[in-house]
Amino acid sequence: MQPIPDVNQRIARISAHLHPPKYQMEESSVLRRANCRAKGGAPGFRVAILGAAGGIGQPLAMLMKMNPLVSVLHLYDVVNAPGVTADISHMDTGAVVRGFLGQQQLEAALTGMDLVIIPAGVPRKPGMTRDDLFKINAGIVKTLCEGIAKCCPRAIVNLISNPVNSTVPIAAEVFKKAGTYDPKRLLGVTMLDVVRANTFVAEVLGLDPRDVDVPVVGGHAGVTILPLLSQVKPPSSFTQEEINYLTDRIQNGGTEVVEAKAGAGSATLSMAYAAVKFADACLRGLRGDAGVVECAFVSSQVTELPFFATKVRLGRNGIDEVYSLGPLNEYERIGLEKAKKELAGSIEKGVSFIRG
Ligand SMILES: NC(=O)C1=CN([C@@H]2O[C@H](COP(=O)(O)OP(=O)(O)OC[C@H]3O[C@@H](n4cnc5c(N)ncnc54)[C@H](O)[C@@H]3O)[C@@H](O)[C@H]2O)C=CC1
Ligand SMILES: O=C([O-])CC(=O)C(=O)O
Repeated sequence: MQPIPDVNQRIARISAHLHPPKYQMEESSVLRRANCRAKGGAPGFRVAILGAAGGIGQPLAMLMKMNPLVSVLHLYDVVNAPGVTADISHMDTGAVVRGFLGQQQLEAALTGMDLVIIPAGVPRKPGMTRDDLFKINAGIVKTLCEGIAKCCPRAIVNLISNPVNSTVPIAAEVFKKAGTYDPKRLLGVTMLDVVRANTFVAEVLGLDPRDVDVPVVGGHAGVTILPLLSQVKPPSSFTQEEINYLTDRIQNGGTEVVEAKAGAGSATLSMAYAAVKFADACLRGLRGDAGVVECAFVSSQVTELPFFATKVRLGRNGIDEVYSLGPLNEYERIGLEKAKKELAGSIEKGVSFIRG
């Protein structure tokens, strides 16, 4: 039987809209309607991932698509964004997914966003420090933050790209230059250090890691990663041997993964997990939930340094409160001095990259 011509035309029209040419990712009116229906009117936040096609970006995009607090998910990268977007967009969860490829689409990717997560940049190979990534990643973070200042200056920024100890000061300087800097809205992601610390401490204590809470302060590289084992919850005591083992393993967790991957990159899956845990905390804060507390590398007056990682309370405007360090034992006080010395140089390096 011949199909009714009228219906055929409609199918052809819809099909052209639903299957746009490969790299044309603009939204057609049909897709827009479909997107609105997919949302079901559910309230939620608009989240962009910059570097969404990378080792961290892909699983991070997948996990954010599963987050019920997200209504719109923008995936931006300089390569492969269309493929990742097509793939993730077929997941039958609430968030509407849109892809953006290349710098000419950066502004569209950022406009209207509540939260921007940045895992863009090169990862380490064995034998490298995080600081060795500065040369390439500093410029990437600068460009992306200029876009944020222009298109979504009120967005919360979760900065993952290494070296975090320098990229956060870079972001702050870019925002200051643009006149949009709000220290409450810029957070360096150190959640993976906490995730690792919880895991390794739980192993030693014979507990479920979900029941363990280890504050990790300072920064995100080597000796700047300072686990406060004296403040572990539930309250626990450790032998000196256990303290040495745990501190060393937490400080070198990133290197452990870099070496195991043997040239194929650094932590991606555990990082995506940690990034989603942290982003979810930021979104719950934005929603107005009470008592949302996580560690992050932020603008701080806890020490004499302008940036430092401690526990922070997250709220409707980003950071509501930066917590002090609490009582430290002698071992931790020595660790703190070492951490501050290295951090000071890394922060200065980031600031001078922008100020010149
Ligand atoms: N804060 C933390 O705890 C952690 C940070 N990292 C850091 O995260 C970063 C990303 O790591 P991976 O995902 O493993 O690397 P990757 O190389 O797999 O992915 C990076 C992605 O960034 C994209 N990219 C490069 N330049 C860009 C630009 N100008 N704009 C947008 N996207 C751009 C690349 O195309 C790529 O898709 C690295 O700097 C790594 O050191 C990694 C693990 C933990
Ligand atoms: O070690 C790296 O280069 C990646 C990273 O920051 C981590 O895994 O903590």
